[in-house]
Order: sequence, then C-alpha cells, then structure tokens
Amino acid sequence: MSKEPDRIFAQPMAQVPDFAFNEDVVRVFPDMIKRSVPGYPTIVENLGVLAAQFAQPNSVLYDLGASLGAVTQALRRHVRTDGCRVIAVDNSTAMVERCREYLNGQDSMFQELLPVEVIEGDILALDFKPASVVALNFTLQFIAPDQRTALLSRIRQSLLPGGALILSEKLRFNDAEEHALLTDLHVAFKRANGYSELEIAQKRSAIENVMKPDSLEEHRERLLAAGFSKVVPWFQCLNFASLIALP
Ligand SMILES: C[S@@+](CC[C@H](N)C(=O)[O-])C[C@H]1O[C@@H](n2cnc3c(N)ncnc32)[C@H](O)[C@@H]1O
Ligand SMILES: O=C(O)C(=O)C[C@]1(C(=O)O)C=C[C@@H](O)C=C1
Repeated sequence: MSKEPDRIFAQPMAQVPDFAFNEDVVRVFPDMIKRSVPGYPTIVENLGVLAAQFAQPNSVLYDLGASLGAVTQALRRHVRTDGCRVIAVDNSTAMVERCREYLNGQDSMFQELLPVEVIEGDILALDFKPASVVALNFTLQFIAPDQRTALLSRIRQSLLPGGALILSEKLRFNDAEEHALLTDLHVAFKRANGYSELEIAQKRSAIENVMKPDSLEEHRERLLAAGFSKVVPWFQCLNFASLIALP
C-alpha cells in the first residue's frame, strides 16, 4: 500500500473544488482515511471477523465502494467458509486500477486466498448475485440521498438467510449540542493526526457537497423500510459508526 502522506489540502486554494476519488486522492488514500476516520483500522479488521460469522458456503461477499480493497483484504484474512468469493466494486477508475494491482500482488504471494473479482462500475446499476455478506464501508454517504433506500432494498433482496449487511458511516446528530460536540472532537482527532486548520477547513468545504451523512435514527428507519429485520450498531468512535443489518 502507498505510504504517501496526504497533503492535498495543505496549500491555500483560491476556490476549493468538490472532493473526488481521483488520481491525487488515490495516491494518498490509505493515509487520508486513517487520519480522518476515527476507528478506521478497528472497523476494517473487525469487519473481517464479523463477516466470518455471516459468510455462507458457496456465496458472494460484496465490498461496495471498495476503494483500494482494504475491506476485501480483511475478508480474505478472516473468512474461511467453503466456496466463498469476493466481488469488489468501485466507480473510480483510479481506485480500481490501484486496487487490482494490490490484490494481484497478494494473489501471487499467497495461495488459498478467497478469489476476488474487482469490477469498475456504479453500485446503483449492479446486478446483485445471492450474497451472504455485503460491506458498505463509508460508501453510502456518497450516494445521492434519494437513491439510498432503493439500493438498500436491492441489497436486502440479494441477502441469503444467515447473511448480513455491514454499514459504516459518518453520522450527524439530531441533537444540536451532541452534533456540535462530536464535530469538534472529530476536528481535534484530525488536528492530533497532524492536519492543520487550513487542511481541515478546505477538506470540509470540498466534501460538503458530495458527502451527506445521516443520523443513526435515519439509518435505522431506512434499513427497516428496505426490508431488514434488525439493526445492531456494533461500533462507534466519535461521529463515525458501523451497523449490522440482518435480513
Ligand atoms: C470513503 S471511500 C470507501 C472506503 C473503503 N470502503 C475502505 O474501507 O477503505 C468511498 C468509495 O466509494 C466509491 N463510490 C462512490 N459512489 C460510488 C458508486 N455509485 N458506485 C461505486 N463506487 C462508488 C468511491 O469511488 C470511493 O472509492
Ligand atoms: O469527514 C471527514 O472529514 C472525512 O474525511 C471523512 C471521509 C469519509 O468518511 O469517507 C471522507 C472522505 C475521505 O474519503 C476520507 C474520509
């Protein structure tokens, strides 16, 4: 994985462009996400542990919005169920190219890894196969809000009995005081990870038009409306959380 540090927003910009998963972001992405999302390494590793409990024989495990395949790699480390394969999907050409390089490197070093197919495409247009695990790790927040229920319904319909959706997201909070406190603490987290005030401010304006977080209550209601029977939060660090949704 690239070790290049994220300095994308370090210099003053006359106008901050909307955030995009382009070549520049791909180069620094492992550093960016680790320094921006509290609990990210814990979420990714344990997503593999959780997935191993839900994986059903001869089924597909989806990594939707896979970026560089961190979740796919955690699935490969933990899932031992017979006949499982991973389908990783992302619509950023730059991400998919680099993801394929990393995973091919693993394939050539280790035998007995779960087979992985990396698809460049829009998860909104995906023809879902019967799946036991679907991971949406910080991806749903980038989908247009009016498309989210339909996507979750299609995921629900593809899920096999005993399977699960694992959904990780940045949260907003309906209580203004709680929202302000956790937002301030997230800024403190970024500062502690070496981001300057300028970097934090410019990143915020870059993502505000493209990333629309929901509250935990909105997630729960939408998942139930999409046909899931149970929603169980299993992790929260500041304003970032991960949920298990059962079919
Ligand atoms: C924050 S990143 C996900 C991080 C990754 N899952 C991980 O755990 O390292 C969001 C990813 O979703 C992808 N994405 C956003 N909208 C998408 C869509 N409609 N179809 C496929 N991928 C999408 C972006 O290209 C980006 O790589
Ligand atoms: O909230 C922020 O400031 C973030 O940087 C969050 C977030 C995310 O949650 O995906 C946004 C974009 C980058 O991909 C990495 C992290």
